[in-house]
Amino acid sequence: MDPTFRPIEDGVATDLRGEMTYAGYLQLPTLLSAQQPVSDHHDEMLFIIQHQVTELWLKQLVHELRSAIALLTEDDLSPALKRLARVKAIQRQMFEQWSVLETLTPVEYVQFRDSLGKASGFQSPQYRTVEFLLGNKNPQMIAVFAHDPDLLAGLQADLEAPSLYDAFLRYLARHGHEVPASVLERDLTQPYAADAGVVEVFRRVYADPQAHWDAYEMCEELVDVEESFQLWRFRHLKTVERIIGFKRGTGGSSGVHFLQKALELTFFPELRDVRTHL
Ligand code: HEM
Ligand SMILES: N[C@@H](CC(=O)c1ccccc1NC=O)C(=O)O
Repeated sequence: MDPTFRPIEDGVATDLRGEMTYAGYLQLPTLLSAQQPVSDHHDEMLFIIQHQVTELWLKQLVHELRSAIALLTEDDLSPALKRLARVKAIQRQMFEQWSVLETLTPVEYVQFRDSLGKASGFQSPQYRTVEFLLGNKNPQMIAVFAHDPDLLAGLQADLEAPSLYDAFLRYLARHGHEVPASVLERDLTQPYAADAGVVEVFRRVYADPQAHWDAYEMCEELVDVEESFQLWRFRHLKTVERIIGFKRGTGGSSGVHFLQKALELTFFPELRDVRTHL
């Protein structure tokens, strides 16, 4: 075969009138017309694409996490684990993607930063949804959505609903583990508070994995998801630091210092604490 030419094959469909096509199925005209720079700076396109790719992956994360919560609620643990395996693979894409935006230098970014106004990733509804679904509940975080009643209502609903962690703790309670009632009946809109009784539940699971393989497997899956989430936060922080240093954020926060505090958060505190007791 000629190494510089591949002929089309006879069977290749070329008359696509009235047929489902690649561009039609994927709604490419819509997708590819959504990049509208507000400045005329060359590098703003990268900034937009990086955010949009992240938002697409966040959409898939929301889809998988909602499903994982529903499956756990129905005691269907194996498919829930499968969902989380996919969540982890997506998270890897998301945190490795930072290397692309890191090619944006501070000199380039300052040239269009002012055009962004008060816009900030802090106002990403899907990011906040993922945080709530994983269990980082904080009612203060929805204030920035007050301008959009539909968004606000959606986030309020996720704030009030059981997170993945709540769903897992309820699953454990239904399967004979002594999860304290105070944990099962907690106010779901408030930050989760670590509980010694839950540490003890996990201590027993980890003391005999064979006897509690379902719970053991889910625990380790959650630890993986948490670690991947922290890697995303950390790489965001380092990207921000190298691009804007210690400037305040467009969203009004102190910037890097504010992002640093998120690295101290944990979704599943007892899964961290149990390790000290093994
Ligand atoms: C030049 C690149 C970037 C810079 C300088 C930057 C800077 C910042 C800063 C300073 C904050 C704190 C809030 C504020 O006051 O604005 C923030 C928050 C945030 N950014 Fe970025 N960011 C960048 C890229 C991205 C990208 C690509 C995403 C992906 C969607 C993203 C998502 C977020 C999210 C979700 C938050 C909220 C984090 C939290 O609540 O802990 N950022 N960013
Ligand atoms: N907070 C960033 C601006 C920023 O990164 C941003 C602006 C508009 C839309 C998304 C953004 N991404 C993440 O915060 C800054 O302070 O420069």
